[in-house]
Amino acid sequence: MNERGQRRPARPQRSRPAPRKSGPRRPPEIDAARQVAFDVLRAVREKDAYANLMLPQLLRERRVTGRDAALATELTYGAARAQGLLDAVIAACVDRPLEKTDPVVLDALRLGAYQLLRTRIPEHAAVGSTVDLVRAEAGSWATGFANAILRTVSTKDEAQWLDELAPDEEKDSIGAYALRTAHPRWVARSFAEALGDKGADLKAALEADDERPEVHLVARPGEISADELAAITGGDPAPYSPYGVRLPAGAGDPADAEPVRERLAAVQDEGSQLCAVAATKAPLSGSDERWLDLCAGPGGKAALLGALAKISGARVDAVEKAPHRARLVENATTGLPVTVHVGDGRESGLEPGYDRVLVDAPCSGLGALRRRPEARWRRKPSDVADLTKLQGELLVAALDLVRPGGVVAYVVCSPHLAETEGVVGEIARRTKSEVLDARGFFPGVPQLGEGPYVQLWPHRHGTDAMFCALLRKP
Ligand SMILES: C[S@@+](CC[C@H](N)C(=O)[O-])C[C@H]1O[C@@H](n2cnc3c(N)ncnc32)[C@H](O)[C@@H]1O
Repeated sequence: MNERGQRRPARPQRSRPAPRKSGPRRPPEIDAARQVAFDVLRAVREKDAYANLMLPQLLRERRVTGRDAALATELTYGAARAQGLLDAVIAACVDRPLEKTDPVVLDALRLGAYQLLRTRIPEHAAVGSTVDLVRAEAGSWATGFANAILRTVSTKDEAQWLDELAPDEEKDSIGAYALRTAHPRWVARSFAEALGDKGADLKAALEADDERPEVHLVARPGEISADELAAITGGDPAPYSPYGVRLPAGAGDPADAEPVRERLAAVQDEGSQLCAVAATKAPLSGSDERWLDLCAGPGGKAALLGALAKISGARVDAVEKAPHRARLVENATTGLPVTVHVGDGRESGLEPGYDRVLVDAPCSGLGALRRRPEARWRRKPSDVADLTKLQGELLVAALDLVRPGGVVAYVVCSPHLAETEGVVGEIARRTKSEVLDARGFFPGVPQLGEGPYVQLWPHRHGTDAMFCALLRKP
């Protein structure tokens, strides 16, 4: 019995019985939307697939469209994003550790629990369709177990489960907000450290991070204005970026918008636009013609830098280590004064003396978790240590390549202090570089704190949580 006096369903045996040899067996009919959602969740777990790449591909291949496609999207992204919360609820309904549950059954249970807790799908449909999935994917041996778990899940709504399972907000606000917004505790803690707050600000940050992001477009400077792009796409000019447009929710696939197809515009978070623009704005004395993007793939910032360089008469070198991503940079910068180099930014072999260098370093991506539903559960705290070493080495290489008096912009899409202030503080000290107050190069952007660094946030700025530091070489 559990603490609520309900009998907990027994765990299903992991060794599956041999399939029946005789008798007709009618396969359960699984609707296309749930089958797609299940297949994506399984591939995410088994093959490290990216849900946001695999889902559109499966929908296309299986010709799932309209309301079915919308349901598949809601279930896939919703269940992937809420995995930790769903697991906590499922674990409270099973009498053994969750790790001992057959992973295929667990994938289906997450999908079922998501429907019960976070959608208006009727209980009988959520439970029945999940049990059918379990029968088809794992075997009849697990259907009784799945049915019993989901019946127990359905005895409470999400708020009641959270009241039961979440830590007391007074005693452990990080744990409480982490569970309530379906974030791993270590991620919530890293947000709290960056915000310097464990209360209302942290709660707002995590809540905003759990919402589906708006789509932002960048209007290519010199080709189309943000106002024109907004008028064509039905979006609004972005509040801070002079080139940004924010599209309304449900505006359809932005890749289909005519200006995007004609390469006058591209999809790019407003925070990324602001950081790329800031890299071009810090004042220089002397020449301002040679720019470098040291980590360029897939080329979003390189394209914006290239368009601005074309206007000002500068040229951009763009370095990318992964050949397939370097090809994406080539593609994104066609027609712009950008030369792409495949290589390691730490030993690029390029001639030093750049006026400006952008280091948009590989990072944990904790600032863009909204965009990749499963990412928050895939990332591990140990990833950060490996990344900070690489980030520091790339920043040192950038400072070697920039001329005295030139500017290096260090950007990461993460608010984790080790990847942001930790890397910059140490390298600036070691190289005796001047840390500029970056806030002055984000005009009109509110709530930038005390500087000298800029940390953007979804709950404050509606952007990804991008970090930007500007260093001047002595
Ligand atoms: C955050 S992404 C850059 C995003 C890009 N600036 C944009 O706006 O589209 C980091 C990139 O650095 C690349 N990278 C990783 N290690 C690298 C290295 N040692 N030298 C150069 N590029 C590297 C990754 O392949 C990845 O494409």
